Amino acid sequence: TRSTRPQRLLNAVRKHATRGDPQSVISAIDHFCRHSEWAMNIGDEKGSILDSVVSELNPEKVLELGTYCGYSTVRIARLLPPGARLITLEFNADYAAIARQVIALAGLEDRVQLVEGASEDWIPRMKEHFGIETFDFVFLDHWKDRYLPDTKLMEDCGLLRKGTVLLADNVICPGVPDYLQYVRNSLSYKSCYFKSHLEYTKAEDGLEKSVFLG
Ligand SMILES: O=C(NC/C=C/[C@H]1OC[C@H](O)[C@@H]1O)c1cc([N+](=O)[O-])cc(O)c1O
Ligand SMILES: [Mg+2]
Repeated sequence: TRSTRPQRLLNAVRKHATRGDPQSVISAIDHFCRHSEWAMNIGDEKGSILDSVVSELNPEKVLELGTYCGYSTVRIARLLPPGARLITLEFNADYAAIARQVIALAGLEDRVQLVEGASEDWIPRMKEHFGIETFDFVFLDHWKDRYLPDTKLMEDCGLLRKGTVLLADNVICPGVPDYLQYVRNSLSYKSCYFKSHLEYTKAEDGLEKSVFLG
């Protein structure tokens, strides 16, 4: 049977990256997506904005919604101190299998926990199953119609604290209008928009950074 795009992306990482070198994994994926096949990774331009938000925050407890092939997982985890932990949720088992290998090639499995399943099933279990009190940083990049319900679910489960930062990908393309309206109008968030481009294209897209005010 034909290979899948994630499998071809993993092959490119195996071929061009250096095991244990996260930057080489990132560069291999960006090269593959620019020159071989577009894929829905956050990419290098928006990825630099993600890097700056993570570096400034120095989070200990991170949640990523939507792993896909693990590109943003590697971008975030490479900036975390060894004691920090990143939990990443992926619904699609095939994507999860690829992402595990990408994360291992980057040598970051010690600070990443990839969980397969639906965000709405796992968010309510974060405390009792992973011993998480609250998250310092949440990266939203999964199904666009899940950003808002999952944000409300995280609030209801007490997983956000005063100062928790939410960073949402694709707020323009494909777009998350209900989520944007919520975080920009709610008195519980201080929100700002980082204008950029859809990964590997000239189309406008951007990231929305929202600080939970408690
Ligand atoms: O759907 C997107 N992401 C949602 C991913 C959905 C998949 O990952 C979580 C779930 O397992 C699903 O199979 C997306 C789509 C585009 N796009 O240009 O279409 C660009 C992006 O950056 C995106 O994150
Ligand atoms: Mg995205």
